[in-house]
Amino acid sequence: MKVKQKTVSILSVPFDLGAGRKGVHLSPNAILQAGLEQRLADAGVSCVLEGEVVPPSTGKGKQNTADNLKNLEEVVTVNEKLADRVEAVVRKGQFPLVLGGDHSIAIGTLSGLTRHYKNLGVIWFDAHSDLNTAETSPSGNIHGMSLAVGLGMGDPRLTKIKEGGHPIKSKHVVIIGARSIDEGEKAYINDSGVTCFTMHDIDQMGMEEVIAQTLDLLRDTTDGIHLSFDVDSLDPLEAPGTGTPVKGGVSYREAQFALRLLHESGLITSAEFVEVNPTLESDNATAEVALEFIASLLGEQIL
Ligand SMILES: NC(=[NH2+])NCCC[C@H](N)C(=O)O
Ligand SMILES: [Mn+2]
Ligand SMILES: [Mn+2]
Repeated sequence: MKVKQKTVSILSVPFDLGAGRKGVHLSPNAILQAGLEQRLADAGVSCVLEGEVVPPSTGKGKQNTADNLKNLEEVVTVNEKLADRVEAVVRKGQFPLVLGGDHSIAIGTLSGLTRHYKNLGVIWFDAHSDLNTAETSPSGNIHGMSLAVGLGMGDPRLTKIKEGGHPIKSKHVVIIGARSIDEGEKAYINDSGVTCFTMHDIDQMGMEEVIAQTLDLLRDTTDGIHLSFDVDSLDPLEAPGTGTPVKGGVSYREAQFALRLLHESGLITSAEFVEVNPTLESDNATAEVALEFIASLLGEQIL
């Protein structure tokens, strides 16, 4: 089935202060330089480069750890800007494709989206669940808290970015690929209604069934579905350039399959690809993998 596609608006967010390791800010350029525009053009996808959401430079490396929220001010500033940019793209009727950056930027993406969508569905590919708050976080790194903020939990300085947007309901959130979940996150998942397909579930059910059940959950109850793709969902053997790798992840083929199925569903209305860190590898391999997946999600065909 060929669905008439919207124009894809690419927003770069070269931000790394939500993560514990430096370098993930180089990712948007690494993905663009790997040939993203040409690849999409070849696949018949029209896209526009929206440029960068420029992060504040102050505090770089300062790591203010007050309240177990490292670099809070910078995270708030970049996400406020990103939320406005994403909102503007959606209002133009275009498909926002956000290139992170560390995963804290999902706070801004989700905020912008929920100003438009009344019942946003979220598919969160990740080795982690990013459901910590300052109280439960073992690290104070805000990239481990972004899904919690999206669900309205956590420090008010973060959750206020979502004010004015429609709340995301926990039953509309599906995590796929998780294998490193902190104690506080486990407790939340177990009584919140968030769906979490762990690596064990993927082993048992197969990716096709995982995606089928995900779409069944979201198809009739949401008015838009955002894909938030953390490359650490992948097995580090195939995507080593990421700051918090966890072994035993989603294989390249499983992820390709998932993204093609998501494309075929015609239900995905926005996406972000985060946590590629080009400084942790010598050959840009992980940025290239991200590029492959973006192309598949947006409709590139083998034949
Ligand atoms: N987006 C990510 N890579 N998050 C990693 C989070 C790791 C850990 N759970 C923490 O909160 O510190
Ligand atoms: Mn993540
Ligand atoms: Mn992760």
